[in-house]
Amino acid sequence: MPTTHVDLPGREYDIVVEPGILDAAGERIHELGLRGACALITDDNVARHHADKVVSSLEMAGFHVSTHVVPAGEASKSAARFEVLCEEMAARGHDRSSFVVALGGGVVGDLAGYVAASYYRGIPFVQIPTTIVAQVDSSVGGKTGINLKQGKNLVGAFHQPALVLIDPLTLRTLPGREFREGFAEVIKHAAIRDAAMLDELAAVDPASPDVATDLIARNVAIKAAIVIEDERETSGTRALLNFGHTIGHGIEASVPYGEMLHGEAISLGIRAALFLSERRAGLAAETSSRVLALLEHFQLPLQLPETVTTETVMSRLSKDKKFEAGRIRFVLLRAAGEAFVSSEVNEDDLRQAIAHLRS
Ligand SMILES: NC(=O)c1ccc[n+]([C@@H]2O[C@H](COP(=O)([O-])OP(=O)(O)OC[C@H]3O[C@@H](n4cnc5c(N)ncnc54)[C@H](O)[C@@H]3O)[C@@H](O)[C@H]2O)c1
Ligand SMILES: O=C(O)C(=O)C[C@@H](O)[C@H](O)[C@H](O)COP(=O)(O)O
Ligand SMILES: [Zn+2]
Repeated sequence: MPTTHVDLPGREYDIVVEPGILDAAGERIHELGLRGACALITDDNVARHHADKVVSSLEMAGFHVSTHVVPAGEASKSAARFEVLCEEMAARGHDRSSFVVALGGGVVGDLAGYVAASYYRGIPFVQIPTTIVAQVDSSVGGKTGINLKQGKNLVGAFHQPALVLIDPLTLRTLPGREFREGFAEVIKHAAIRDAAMLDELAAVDPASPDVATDLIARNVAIKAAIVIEDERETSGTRALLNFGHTIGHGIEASVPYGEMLHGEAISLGIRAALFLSERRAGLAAETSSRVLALLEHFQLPLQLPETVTTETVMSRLSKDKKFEAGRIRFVLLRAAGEAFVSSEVNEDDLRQAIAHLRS
C-alpha cells in the first residue's frame, strides 16, 4: 500500500494510506519508538464512530491512554479550547515523555497539533485523519494552529507529525456535505500541480465514500513534495498550496466559525482566484470553466452568501499571512497545473474578485 516518506532533516516521517490501518495504529506507533503515555484528542462525532478502535489498538500495544473529546466543528479551533486541552493533559499527568494522537478532521488535527507543539514546549504527535480535507491535506506538512475572531489560523506553529496513518474506510461515516467539501482541496492540488487529475476527478462519484486509495496517496504526494521543498513557506513554493485561500479564508472568517465549512469557503476562493488568473495571468477561460465545472460536480458553493459584505471579507483577508509591507502575495494560475505567486494583485482587484462571486 502507498507510503510517502517526508524527508525533512531531523523531522522525517511516513504517511501511510491503507484501508483498515486504524486497527494497527498502536503497533505502528510503537514501532516509532514512542513509549510514554498517549493523549488521544478527537471530537464528539469522530469519537462516536472511531475512538474505541484506536484506543483498543493503543492499549493492546501497551500504551496508557487518556481521551480528550472536543465539540465538533471549527469553533473548537480556539484559544479557549487549546487551554482546556493543555489543562486536561496536565491533570492527567502527561509530561514530556507523552505524545498526542489527533484523531479527526482538520479541526482536530490543527488544534491537537498545536497542543503538541506547545505542551512541555513540544511533544511528538501522530495524525490519524478522518475527513477528505485532513487525509489529502491538513495531516501533512506540520501547519498547526487556532483561529482568532480577526481571522483564520492567526496563531500557530510549524510542528511536523511523527507519523500519519490514513484509513480511507473512516470516510464511510462522514456525512455527505463534509465529504464533498474536501474535494475543494483535491481540486486545488490538481489545479496547481496535476492537470491530468483535473480530467480524472469528473469521474469520481461525489456520493460514494469509497475513495480510491491511489487518489488519496496522489494528493498526499503532491502536498509532501511541496512541503519538502519549502517547509516553512519561505521560498514561495509552499504558498502555492494557498491557491484559493486568501479570499477563501477571508470569507470563512466573515461568518461565524463553522457556518461555512473550510472546503466550501475555498471553493469560493478558487472561483475568485480563477477570475483574477484570467485577468492577470492570461489563464484560458476554458481552463477556468473546467475547474468551475468540477467544483459544481462536488456541489460546492460558487455564490457568496448575500449577508457577507465585501468590506468584512477585505478586513478578514487583510490579516492573511501572505501580506507583507502592505502587499499581498496572491497565488494565480497561468495554466492547468501551473501556479505562481504574483505581487501584482492590488486591493481593487480583490474587491472586483469578491464582487464577481455575487454574479
Ligand atoms: N494544517 C493544514 O495544512 C490544513 C489544511 C487544510 C485545512 N486545514 C484546516 O482544517 C479545518 C477543516 O477540516 P475539516 O474540513 O476536516 O473539518 P472538521 O475537522 O470540522 O470535520 C468536519 C466534520 O466532520 C466530522 N467528522 C470528521 N471525520 C468524521 C468521520 N470519519 N465520520 C463522521 N464524522 C466525521 C467532524 O466531527 C466535523 O463535524 C479548517 O480549520 C482548516 O483551516 C488545515
Ligand atoms: O499546508 C499549507 O501550506 C496550506 O496552505 C494548506 C491549506 O489547505 C490550509 O488551509 C492551510 O491551513 C492554510 O494555511 P495558512 O498559512 O494560510 O493559514
Ligand atoms: Zn485549506
